[in-house]
Amino acid sequence: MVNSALAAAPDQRTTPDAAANPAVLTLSNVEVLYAEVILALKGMSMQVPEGGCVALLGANGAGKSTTLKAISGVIDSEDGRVSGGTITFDGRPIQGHDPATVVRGGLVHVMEGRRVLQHMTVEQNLIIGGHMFPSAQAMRRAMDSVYEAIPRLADLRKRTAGYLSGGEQQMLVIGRAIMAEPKLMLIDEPSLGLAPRMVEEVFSVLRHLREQGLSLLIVEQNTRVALEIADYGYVMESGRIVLEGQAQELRDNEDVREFYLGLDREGVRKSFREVKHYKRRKRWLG
Ligand SMILES: Nc1ncnc2c1ncn2[C@@H]1O[C@H](COP(=O)(O)OP(=O)(O)OP(=O)(O)O)[C@@H](O)[C@H]1O
Repeated sequence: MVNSALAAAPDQRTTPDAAANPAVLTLSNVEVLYAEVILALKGMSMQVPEGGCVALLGANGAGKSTTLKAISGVIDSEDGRVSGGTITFDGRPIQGHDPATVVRGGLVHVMEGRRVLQHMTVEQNLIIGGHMFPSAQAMRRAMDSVYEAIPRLADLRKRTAGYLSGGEQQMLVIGRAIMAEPKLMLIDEPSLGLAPRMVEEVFSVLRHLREQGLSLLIVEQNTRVALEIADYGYVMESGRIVLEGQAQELRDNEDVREFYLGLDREGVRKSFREVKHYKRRKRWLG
């Protein structure tokens, strides 16, 4: 069982909350090559249980975004490819599939950077997300359920997307993604550059979607908020998982607290300089 301990070595790892739901997403020994020379993922294995929320953490350049891109298939457009291992979503292998097929299968990827269509209204942005619906009524129903899940978007529906605040744009890209009625959402750095109040609001939207049954894989630099919403977390370093465990265990883990949360043993926030010094030591990464 995972609950028992944080795993230190790949062969000792277990699945997140194995006693609960089966995995909706499984990565087994996945390798990714960029430009046929840069090995960015070096045997990446992880799972997201159905209806679960998993956080993928790690320093800059660890390979978190690459992992999401490999899963959704957009890696191809960045001169990268999955060169080894398997990615299984909803019981089927999806590695090498094109992004549109993956979305149709029920997996959406909200990329870093809030790519809204700047000159279009909120509603037009949502319509783009719902282009696959067979009828206008079906699309209208999906849009209404987006407005129900994210009421702020309903208030902003006629506004031009480019003039929305960062948090509102983040909610819009989440709304556009759920127009596809996904089973699993991959989301990259939803808190990036947002004021703390907006971060809370965006995460409460994600929490609500989760309660509605959406499975989530969240990449975050903001480890504190990520481990508050997630049940399980993985920590990456240099293209591999180096630590994993229940979110509560990771929150309580001294190394994670110091390395990522910048807190000392008494829970007092350390200075950035001290944390940087600690990062250099990297004692738990051996
Ligand atoms: N298109 C690309 N071509 C070549 N190398 C890339 C490409 N994208 C990423 N890399 C490299 O792959 C490695 C992993 O990068 P990735 O962006 O996945 O890390 P990350 O953990 O998401 O970091 P960040 O938080 O900075 O986005 C890095 O060494 C990076 O330089």
